[in-house]
Amino acid sequence: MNAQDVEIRKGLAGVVVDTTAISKVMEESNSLTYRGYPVQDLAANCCFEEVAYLIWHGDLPNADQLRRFMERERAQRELSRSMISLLGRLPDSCHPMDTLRTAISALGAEDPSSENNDPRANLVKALTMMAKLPTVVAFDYRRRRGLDRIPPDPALGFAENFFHMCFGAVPEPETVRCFEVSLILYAEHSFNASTFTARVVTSTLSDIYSAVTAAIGALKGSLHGGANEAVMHMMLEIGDPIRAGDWLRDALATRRKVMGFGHRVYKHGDSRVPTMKQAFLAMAAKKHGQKWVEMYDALERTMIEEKGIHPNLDFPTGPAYYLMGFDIPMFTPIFVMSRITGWTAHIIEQIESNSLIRPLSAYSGAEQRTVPAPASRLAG
Ligand SMILES: CC(=O)SCCNC(=O)CCNC(=O)[C@H](O)C(C)(C)COP(=O)(O)OP(=O)(O)OC[C@H]1O[C@@H](n2cnc3c(N)ncnc32)[C@H](O)[C@@H]1OP(=O)(O)O
Ligand SMILES: O=C([O-])CC(=O)C(=O)O
Repeated sequence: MNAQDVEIRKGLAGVVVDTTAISKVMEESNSLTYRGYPVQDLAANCCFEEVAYLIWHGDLPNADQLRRFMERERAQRELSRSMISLLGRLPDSCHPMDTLRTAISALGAEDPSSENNDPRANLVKALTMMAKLPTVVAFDYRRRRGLDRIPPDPALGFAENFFHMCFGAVPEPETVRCFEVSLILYAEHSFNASTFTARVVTSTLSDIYSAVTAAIGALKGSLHGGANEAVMHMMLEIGDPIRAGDWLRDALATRRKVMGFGHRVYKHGDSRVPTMKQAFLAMAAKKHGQKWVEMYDALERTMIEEKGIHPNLDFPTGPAYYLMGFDIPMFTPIFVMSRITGWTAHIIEQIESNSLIRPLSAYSGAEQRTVPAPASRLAG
């Protein structure tokens, strides 16, 4: 098949490749549901653990189901000694996303049932990964700062425990709430690039750890999850909200990509941004973060005026995580702590109705030709 004979949909834009029952992204109404529930309602009424349960099991848990789910999550948080030793030997120059990628790969190597793709076995592994990822991120953060590891506290919920393991303290409720809202909003988003990567790996009948390892690699890039870090680097480069409008116009004039804006599916605003912005504003008011709020508003206003392009979820999470006190290279790893739920739900869904994912390509290279004889090919 030659390039001139077919319509190419670069980046698979607009191509529907399969069905999913996990989430529905509705571009026409700027809305998003997980298993039928509007994401803003989940963010207002649930903790992250309830949303993880929903994504995996299809329904919100009752009190007993939630209690047992939380007990299992809390019991799985600790890392093996060999894992701590392995991660502790990684060079400081590697990005924390490399640490996570290595950790999940090593977790797969440690698990004798890694090849068992039964849905119940994979749900156990998914919960294990969800429980251990924050421990890895916090350990990596403290190690890079020369600080001792703080073990997980089984008395604390998922969000609070992460702050405890990073900073040795749990902050005020607005901050924990803002963090929890970000986890709920990041959890799942249909066939985004990293989830699709996980489904491609799964479609070959590979194992869940291999699929998640690959998904981490896909999320790391700045056109996808890496944008939340890039947003904060951009805001620090701008420095002062007064400069934001001119900075943005200059960036557009030189065709620079403005991080945290635009989306492959949403062309009139990301369904999750209003909820995240509200949580960011509530926390910023407590943390004297007015400068970042003003810069946020100036960039948003100018980008809509100049290009009609709206912020995506990585735009409010960047300054929100910064105000929470996290180092910038931890922002995308935090995204992983949440998206592990969506990825693994898709891996299980893919296995249940599998077909090898293998699209076609149209050839655009040299015309067919004859291999020259060695004497003429290698002469001179
Ligand atoms: C959680 C997430 O992963 S959300 C996405 C996070 N990524 C980012 O924030 C990175 C910045 N954004 C982008 O690069 C893009 O908007 C993407 C990759 C997210 C979506 O890209 P696409 O759907 O391929 O949109 P596409 O690149 O075709 O954009 C259409 C037009 O808008 C422009 N555009 C889109 N986003 C931006 C942006 N952030 N800054 C400047 N221009 C932009 C494009 O340059 C293009 O202009 P042109 O027609 O003059 O060439
Ligand atoms: O859907 C996408 O392409 C990217 C995104 O917003 C996400 O993964 O949350």
